[in-house]
Order: sequence, then structure tokens, then C-alpha cells
Amino acid sequence: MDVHVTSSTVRGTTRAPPSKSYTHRALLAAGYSDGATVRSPLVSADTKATARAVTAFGGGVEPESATDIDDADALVVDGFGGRPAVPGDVIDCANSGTTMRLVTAAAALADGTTVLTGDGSLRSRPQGPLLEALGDLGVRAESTRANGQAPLVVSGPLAGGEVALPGDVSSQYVTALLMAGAVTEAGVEIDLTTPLKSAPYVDITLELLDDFGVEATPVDDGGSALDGAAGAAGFVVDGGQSYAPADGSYTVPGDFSSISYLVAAGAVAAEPGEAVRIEGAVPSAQGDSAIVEIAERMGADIEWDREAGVIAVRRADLSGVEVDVGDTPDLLPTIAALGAVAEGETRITNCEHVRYKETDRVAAMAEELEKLGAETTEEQDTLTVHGSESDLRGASVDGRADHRIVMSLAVAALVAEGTTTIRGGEHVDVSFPNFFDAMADLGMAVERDGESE
Ligand SMILES: O=C(O)C1=C[C@@H](OP(=O)(O)O)[C@@H](O)[C@H](O)C1
Ligand SMILES: C=C(OP(=O)(O)O)C(=O)O
Repeated sequence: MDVHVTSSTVRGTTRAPPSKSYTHRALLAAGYSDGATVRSPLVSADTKATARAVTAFGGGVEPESATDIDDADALVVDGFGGRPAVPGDVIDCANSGTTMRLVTAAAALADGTTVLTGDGSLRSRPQGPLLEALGDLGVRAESTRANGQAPLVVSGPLAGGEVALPGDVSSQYVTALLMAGAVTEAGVEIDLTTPLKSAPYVDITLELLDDFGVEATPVDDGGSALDGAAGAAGFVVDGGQSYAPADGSYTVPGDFSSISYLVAAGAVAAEPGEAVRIEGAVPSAQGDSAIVEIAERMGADIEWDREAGVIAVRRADLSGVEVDVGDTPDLLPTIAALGAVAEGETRITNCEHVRYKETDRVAAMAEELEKLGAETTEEQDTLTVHGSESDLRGASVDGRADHRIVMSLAVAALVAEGTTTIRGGEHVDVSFPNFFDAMADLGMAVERDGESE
């Protein structure tokens, strides 16, 4: 679907969608339990893939009261009590890396064979380190094409043990092994062979596990417990644990990766004297809440009432900054879009792992922002956007079938002169299904092909 965004201003109040990362984990944790209710879930293409996997393992996911899952305020999960059944069919993880990694480790617990696949993007993303780790733990875990990519074949059961794993490809391997490790016999000890990137996502995991009554611990070189995942040399999770959230339910917080587009939209295009107010912005372990500090550093006018969970953003002149996205890969497209509007140079460093996402987001943002008139320089680990040389004007751009590229280009399109056409607008269904409705409500001039408005 083509989406046409014409330069426009925004104002008013909107609500952050629920967190994709917490929803994936909560659905799977509820699956590992004897049953639990997940409140305020994100119902999106990616989280539906995790729900399908929970069902394939012998659990079930149903809306609490709505008839349609897309309208659900809560999902009632029937658990499989830590012992996944052998699925009756291939598990289709669609576009979701989180689903594929977390479900591969869950599949290793089953006493039989599971086959996992996904769309073309997911079948090109790296799964090798997780397959090797599972192999070292005695599980048959293979890529059908022997290239470390899906389709994957996994034959359990996994008993647990000690394993080495690189930390710089995907933190989701750690999350996957910790979540599955808790219900193994022996537990799992992970030794990182390279420093952990995307560490806050493991903090999200640790926080959620704790809420489900499961203990997992980051450790330093000497094996002593640490407070968080940053700088950890490894992780330990004891086996024989049970998943059970207090009072049988878990509530998902708002999503700061999604909030980043709303913050950026307000920073570049709020109507003079007006603000964009974002509700549902309560602090949690999400590293992507750094978008508030990053945008402020660029000069944005932001107030964040953390207790109320409300962010108010007004337009301001922005200047380029340097940002290390080692911990916050999903912010790269948003920061690049902000950088294209800012004066001066925005250098986004430590971003090699951002190339392993739904698409190579470093190349995608460099190339698509250039079509809008920005100048960019791409290196393997750094993306520089030369804002002062940019004079953004509407163009036809490709969302690369990647939700975050689509949403970031839509932010840039708010200030690009004339109209920008973004190819593949439907891909926002992965993490922020009502993105264009929410933006239209705030004042974005947007038309979607096939719609009359
Ligand atoms: O665990 C998670 O929920 C995620 C971890 C990150 O991936 P990597 O750990 O692969 O960098 C992030 O990019 C992804 O959107 C969600
Ligand atoms: C990379 C992402 O997710 P996943 O790894 O689950 O596909 C994302 O949401 O930006």
C-alpha cells in the first residue's frame, strides 16, 4: 500500500501503543505457566506470531471479552505448564525475529521435532549462534539450508547446561535461553564471548521473568551477580522454576520505540504554540526511552511527567548530535529522520547490529533519506546524516517492507516540501497497527491508496 504524506503540522493528545517486546515475552511466559491473563497487550502481526506458537505448543490465546483478537483489551492464555507439546505443523514466525528466537528455544524443550519458518526478511536474518548454542546443549538445532538462517529444525528435549554465546549479534538469543532455561532440569548458564549489544532488552526479560516469579541473574567475570544486563559477562538461570504472575495476570506497559515516532513528529512538526501529548509513557526497563534525552540533546522542547506517564513535545530548531545506539538499535531510523531535519551533522555510532533487522536499516535510512534530499554517509558501524546540507523535499520512497523505516520516513515527510509517497505503508501492522490513524488524528495530512479520505 502506498501512503502519501503531505507536509503538515501536528498537535493534540495520543496514546502510545503497548510494548511489542513485553507482549511477546508475556505471551510466551504465560504459555510456560499454567495459564495467565495478559492485559493491555499489543495485538499486532508480530505478537500474533508468538500467540500462534503458544497455541502450537498446546496452549491457547483468546481475547478476554472481545470477539475479535484485534479489539482485545486482555488475552487469556492457556499455558502448557513448561512442557511444550510437539507442534502439529510448521510454526510461521512471519516477520518477527523475537518470535523466531524465543520460540526456537521453547521448541528445544519439546520431546520431538519442531520446524520454524518466516517471511523472506526473517529467513535472511542470523539464527546461527542460537542454533550452535542449542547444539552445544545437546539439542539437534539446524538450518535447513545450513546457512544459519530459517527454515529451522529443532529436536529436543533440552536438559540445560553451560553454553558460550556471542553478545553482539542479537540479545534475543540470551532472552530465549533464559526463558526456556528456567523450566529445564539443570538450568542454563550463558557465557558471553563478546560484549552484549541491545542489553536493555535483556533487562526487559529479567524484569518480566521476575514478575512471573522466575529468577535469572546477570553475572560478571567472576560469577558475581550484577544489577542489570549492561556489562554482564554472562547470565544464570536455575532450572525447575515455575512461571506464575502474581494474581494471575500481567499488564503490558507502553512502547518507547513506537513513542519515538510520536516524539520525533512533535519535535519537527508541532504547530507553533501547540504540543503533541503522548500518554502511556510510564518508565520501564526499555532502553528506547532514551529517545526523550536524545531529542532533548538535539534541542527539542520536551516535558516528561514520568509519574503520570505523559510526554509533551513542542517544535524547536534541532541541531545534530552524536548518538551511540549499541543499546537502542530500534531508535536508529527515528534518529536518522530527526538528523535529516536538524542543522549540522548527526552521527549514529555503534550500529552494525542494526543491519540484521527486518532490513539493513543503516543502508535503508541512508538511501531513502537521500531520496528526500538529505545527504548521508554510511560506514559499517556508523551512519552520518548531514542535516545542514539537507533541504527536504517530497519524493517517492521505499519503506523496505520494514515498519520502522516506514514510520521514520513518515516523520521526515511531515517537513519535506510537498508530498512524499511511502511504499509499503501496511507494514506498520508489525508494531504500531494504527500508526497512520493516530498521525492523521494529530493532523498529519495523509492519504492511503484504496481509501477515500
Ligand atoms: O528482545 C526484543 O524484544 C528485541 C531486541 C532487539 O533485537 P536485538 O537484540 O536482536 O538487537 C530489538 O532490535 C528488537 O526490536 C526487539
Ligand atoms: C527488529 C525488530 O523486531 P524483531 O527482531 O522482533 O523482528 C523491531 O521491532 O524493530
